[in-house]
This record gives sequence, C-alpha cells and structure tokens, in this order.
Amino acid sequence: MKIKNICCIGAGYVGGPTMAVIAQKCPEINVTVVDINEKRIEAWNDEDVENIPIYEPGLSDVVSEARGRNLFFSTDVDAAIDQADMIFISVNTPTKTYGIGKGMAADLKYIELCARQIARVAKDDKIVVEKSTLPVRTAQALKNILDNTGNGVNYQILSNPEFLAEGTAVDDLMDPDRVLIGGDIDTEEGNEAVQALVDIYAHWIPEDKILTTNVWSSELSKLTANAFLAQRVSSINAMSELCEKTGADVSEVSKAVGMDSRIGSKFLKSSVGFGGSCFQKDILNLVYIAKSFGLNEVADYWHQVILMNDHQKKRFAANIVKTLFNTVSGKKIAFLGWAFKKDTNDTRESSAIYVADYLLNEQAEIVVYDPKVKKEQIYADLDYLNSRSEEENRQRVTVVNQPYEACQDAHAVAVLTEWDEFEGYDWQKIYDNMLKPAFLFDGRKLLDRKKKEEIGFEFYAIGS
Ligand SMILES: NC(=O)C1=CN([C@@H]2O[C@H](COP(=O)(O)OP(=O)(O)OC[C@H]3O[C@@H](n4cnc5c(N)ncnc54)[C@H](O)[C@@H]3O)[C@@H](O)[C@H]2O)C=CC1
Ligand SMILES: O=C(O)[C@H]1O[C@H](OP(=O)(O)OP(=O)(O)OC[C@H]2O[C@@H](n3ccc(=O)[nH]c3=O)[C@H](O)[C@@H]2O)[C@H](O)[C@@H](O)[C@@H]1O
Repeated sequence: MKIKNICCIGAGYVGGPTMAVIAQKCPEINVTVVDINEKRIEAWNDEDVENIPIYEPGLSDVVSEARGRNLFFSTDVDAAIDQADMIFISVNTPTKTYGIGKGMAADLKYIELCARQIARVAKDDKIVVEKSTLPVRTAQALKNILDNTGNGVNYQILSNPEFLAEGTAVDDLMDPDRVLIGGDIDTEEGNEAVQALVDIYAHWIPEDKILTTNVWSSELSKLTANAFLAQRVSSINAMSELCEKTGADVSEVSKAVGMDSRIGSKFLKSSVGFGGSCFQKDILNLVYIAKSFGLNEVADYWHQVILMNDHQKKRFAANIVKTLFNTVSGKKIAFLGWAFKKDTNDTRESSAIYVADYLLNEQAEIVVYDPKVKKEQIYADLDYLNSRSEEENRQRVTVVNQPYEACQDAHAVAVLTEWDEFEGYDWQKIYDNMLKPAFLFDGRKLLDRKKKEEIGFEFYAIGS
C-alpha cells in the first residue's frame, strides 16, 4: 500500500516538526497538518519562516523547503481527513484537571474528539496513527469509537510514539535512535498498515532502526521510556543534595558513575528539577494506570520520581531565601532563563515557574530574562497557578529583553535554564551592578564556580 496523502491533527511541538521532516524526506507524499487553533496555523503559514510558532534549531529550513510544495498547514480539519490515506493524531494529552483521575490520569477528550471527527468524515478506509503519548490500550478505545460511529469503512490503528526531545527535535527526527511502530501484526491488514508506515520512515531511516511490535507494547514503551529518563534525573538530583552535605561534587559523581557502560553517561545532569510538558504527566499517567490495576507498589515506585522532582525545585527556592538572611521580602531576584531547557521557547512545567511562585510567596520582586520566551507567556504561566491576582503577578514580576538590565541592582541572580549564552556574559559587569553581597545561584551547574568566586560572588550551585 502506497501512502499519497497524510493528515496530521495537531500542529504543536510534535505534529509540526514531525510532519515537516516527513514532508521534506518524502516529496511524493502530500502532508497536511491541521489544527483548530487558527493563530497557530496562521503562524505556521507566516511568509517569514522565522515566525513559525515553534522555535527549534534547524526547523525553519526544513519548513521553508517543504512548505507549499507538499507540506500544508490548515484549519480545515474535515477536508484533510477526507483526503488522507493515513491520519496521525498528534493532539495534546494533558493531565486531567477534573473528575475521576484528576491530577493523575491523561485527559483523552481531545483524542476522542479526533476519533469522532474522523469517524464522521471518513468515506474510505484509513490508517489512523497514534502519535500522541497515550495510556496503554487507548487504541482499543479509538477502534471502538471509529467502528461504532463511522460510515462502515475499515480502520487500522497504529501506535507510533514520538521520542524527540525539544531543542533537538530536528536532529532527533533526522537521526532517531529508533522508530517504534505498533500494529495489529497478527493480521494481514494490520501488517500491511504497519508496512505502509515503515515505508515512509524508510525514506531516511535504516530499517534496522525501525522496530515493529504489537500495539500495546508500543503504547507502553513510550510511557516506560519517559519514566526511565525522568527517573535518571531524579536519581542524580537525589544525590545532588547528598553531595551538598558531604563535599562531593555531583558533576564528578555523574561522570564517575556514567563511565560505567552499564549505566551510561547521558541524562545524568543534576538540575533544579526536570520540566517540560511530558515527564510529569506521563509518569502520573503511569502511576494511575498501575493503581487502576491494583499495582500499588509499582505506582508508589514511579510516583517517587515526581516527589523527588518537586523536592528539588522547592529546596532550590528555599535555599535562596535561607541564604539571603532568611528573607527575600522586597528583594530583587534576577532570573536568567524561564524555558524548561535550553534551545526551546517552551515553558510548560518549567522549574522556573515553581521557583518564582515560591519566591513570590516570600514577597520577592522578580526580574526575568530569557532569550526566547515572550513576556505574555511568563505571565500566563504564573497566572495559571492561581497563587495570586494577575495584577499582582504583573506588579511583582518584570520581564526584560536584556540580561544586564535583569541583573542591575539585584540582590541575587538565579540561573534557571542552561542557555549557552549565560556563561559568556560579562560577569564582572553583572557583579559590579548588583547589590552586595552579590549572590549567584546556579540551578543548572552551568557556570564556572572558581571564576565567579574570584570576581566576588557568593556562589551556590546545585550539587556542590
Ligand atoms: N512536546 C514534546 O516534546 C513531545 C510530546 N509528545 C506527545 O505528543 C502529543 C502532543 O504534544 P505537543 O505537540 O507538545 O502538544 P501541543 O499542545 O503543542 O499541540 C497539540 C495541538 O493539538 C491541537 N488540537 C487539540 N485538539 C484538536 C482537535 N480536536 N482538532 C485539531 N487540533 C486539535 C491543539 O490546538 C494544539 O495546537 C502529546 O500527547 C505529548 O505527550 C511526545 C513526544 C515529545
Ligand atoms: O515525550 C516527550 O515529551 C519527550 O520528553 C523528553 O524530552 P523533553 O521533555 O523535550 O526534553 P528533555 O531533554 O528530556 O528534558 C526534560 C527535562 O529534564 C531536564 N534534564 C534532562 C537531562 C538531564 O540530565 N538533566 C535534566 O535536568 C531538562 O532540563 C528538562 O527540564 C524526552 O527526552 C523525549 O525522548 C520525549 O519524546
């Protein structure tokens, strides 16, 4: 089966970059990415490709090559579904904020809406691909909706979870460690559908990196991968606290431990806590699933990864208060970085938000500089917590476009994101313009302690 038309529902951090790369690598396939968010689609179609809604190194080049040729962005969801042979569902699957499973389970309402829309519109057979991260056995629910509310056409459901990380999305898509495709491999039709998707990826990915499994293994592997990755960060962060008490240095410990080939060196960087839209939501989802099967020990085991992460954010903020003579009331604290990691403008679940909230509760004044995050986003993140009025957030938090302005007259500077440019600043100038003693808190182990102490900073870094 040769796929000619692809539709992707959801033009977000996954749908946009993933489909741009598929379109670039498969010029004979038409790829239409649709979304109900008109502003987002408008931005994807902006004449100036630098204005696309997602900042990812290398993405604008890929989009400019394919857009208008075989890559299209549209709000006409029905038309794209109608024309497609293969439909990717790449909508958001946030943690539920209401009802049963509130605060734990994945909210599948957007997925269900997609399924119902596909069922209503489709007039010929379709392959439906789960790209979103979903609880294990969601494919069954999708199939149920499609078969029972559809127009009698046949559906094959595939699971094709995405493993890209933000900030390196294009590289990850071009050269992934593996591509995972789950399908109904016990039937001929299921195998054909799997092969159709394998053929797409095989345009640029060696076949030995394309792994096919049954649907449930594929769905569960995605949650497992994120849980393992987050667990490594929580594990090293747990050791960072012990390092601070004992004179060990967490960077040296990570290096020593990571050189063991059974452990490996990646994902052992201690930080102010992991953020991002997925780790927390996916682990909570895993915990919820385990609990729903009565597997309480399994649930508690994974839940600890989140508890450790919450502790890490909180203790970083608490340490700022303690170090500044037990009060930050009325004191100016400069934040360098707001994004959840470098090279992205995404702030979802960023540790900076929670550190700021903690310090605002202690009556601090905060000034933020981030190279890519917009002012409105920072206020929206704080407002979302509902900790204080929107007006107060705007009074107490200032967002500036210049790092030196952020640090001017500050009592303390805190590094919340590991943007490369931060280490290259003129730190003597920053020091000279701060109040003394000038405190510097490095939540990312980014800055050179010796140099900063030579300048005169009172320097604190996670894990040493
Ligand atoms: N952000 C990431 O780095 C990764 C995310 N994932 C998973 O991919 C999925 C999507 O994540 P993101 O792209 O980050 O989310 P996102 O929030 O950036 O994008 C989702 C888009 O879907 C649209 N949408 C929702 N319902 C719709 C509907 N019924 N019709 C049309 N459009 C609709 C929204 O308007 C939004 O623009 C999630 O399940 C996430 O867990 C997986 C790997 C990486
Ligand atoms: O499902 C998802 O959404 C994605 O989640 C993560 O990707 P992402 O959240 O974009 O970024 P990561 O590089 O994993 O970083 C997550 C957080 O952990 C932190 N981190 C990461 C690595 C590390 O060693 N230490 C550390 O504190 C980062 O600063 C960041 O806040 C996974 O790495 C992807 O494989 C997955 O596809």
